[in-house]
Amino acid sequence: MKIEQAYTIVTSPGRNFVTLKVVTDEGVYGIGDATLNGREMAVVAYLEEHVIPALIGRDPQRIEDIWHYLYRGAYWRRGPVTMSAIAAVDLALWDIKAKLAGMPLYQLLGGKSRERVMTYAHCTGKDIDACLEEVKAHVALGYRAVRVQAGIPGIPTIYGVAKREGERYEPADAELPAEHVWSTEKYLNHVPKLFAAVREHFGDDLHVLHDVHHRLTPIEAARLGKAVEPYHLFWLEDCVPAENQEGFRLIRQHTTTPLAVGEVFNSIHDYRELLENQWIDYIRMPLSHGGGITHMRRVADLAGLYHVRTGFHGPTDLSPVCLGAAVHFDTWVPNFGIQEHMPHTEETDAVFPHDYCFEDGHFIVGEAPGHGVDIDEALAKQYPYKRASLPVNRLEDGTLWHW
Ligand SMILES: O=C(O)C(=O)C[C@H](O)[C@H](O)CO
Ligand SMILES: [Mg+2]
Repeated sequence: MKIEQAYTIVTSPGRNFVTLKVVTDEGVYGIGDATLNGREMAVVAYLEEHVIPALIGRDPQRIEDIWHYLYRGAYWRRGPVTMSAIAAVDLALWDIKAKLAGMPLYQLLGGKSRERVMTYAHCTGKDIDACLEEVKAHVALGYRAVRVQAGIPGIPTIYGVAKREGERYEPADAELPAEHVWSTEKYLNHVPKLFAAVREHFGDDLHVLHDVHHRLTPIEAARLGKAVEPYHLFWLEDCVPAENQEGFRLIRQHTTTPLAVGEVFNSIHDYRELLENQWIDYIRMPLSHGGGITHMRRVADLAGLYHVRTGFHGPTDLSPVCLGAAVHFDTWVPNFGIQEHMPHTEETDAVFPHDYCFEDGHFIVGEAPGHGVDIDEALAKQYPYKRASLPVNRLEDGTLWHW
């Protein structure tokens, strides 16, 4: 069997997605998610110029060899563009292999470790009361876990909260980066009140998560972690920019609040120090940015040595292809923690028909051979690409900060 054709499909049903389709000379095909929010066309160029020409003629069953050909063979290793391109190939090849085996992907990985996959919902609001309304609505839908993000008095635009009430939240909302303003002090003084309100209204059993989104220094993150201990969060996510893995040592020394990190990571090397020192509790790197299934299952195994569990990134800027493969991985992986769930639009789900389903706060994996997600190429053509950039953040004095 040989790879006869491979090509990218760029479509924008409400937001930009990039899909790689790999077709074999026996007609079986697989698809992978190559979406990198705000950098979509960089991954397309990398795939079309440097990856696809080298794939043609190769045996698609040699997943491991192709992975290393694209990783070690690139010379310029790692990075979000390279690893997203490798991930897209890897997801497509695992899709093909499972189809050839006539089994759903989770079976090929090792079978079910659980019947269904617990998710967490995004509950956001312009203020605490609005956020509590969203928590109430999502608890009624059966969610056991909610990520809460609310507006901060004195800060005009905040991560995770739509600009206008009732609108879907999409951060890549302008052709060139929108400029947001940030105040750590206003945030640190206000956000503990959000968790106090959630616990007061919804009790102790609901899992409560929060995304700091890279904006604190280690000592500020330590202050926040200590301040929220009475509310026993499920996790504080991305509390500091994580290039400095050593920064987590200081946070860990001060607080028992669990820490999640890694949606901007793209390799096992980004995690090694954090895991070996047990400075974190959940790994967030998604299949589509972290080199695919071949790489992520090694990361999950390393994490498992240190009692660390998975908590895959899963906003709407990862396509249903990545989410579908993630539900198979989540169903199999022994050290599963939780799966982020930000529902795609109906338009998106129509472009990407899939067999995973959602009920009572959980995903249920499908039984179709492969990862169970396809792409309607004719429909995809109706949604042309339009450049969209993630925002930048500035402190109140104008300093360019972390978004
Ligand atoms: O879903 C999350 O936890 C995020 O932090 C979402 C990110 O802002 C988003 O994926 C950036 O494209
Ligand atoms: Mg996040």
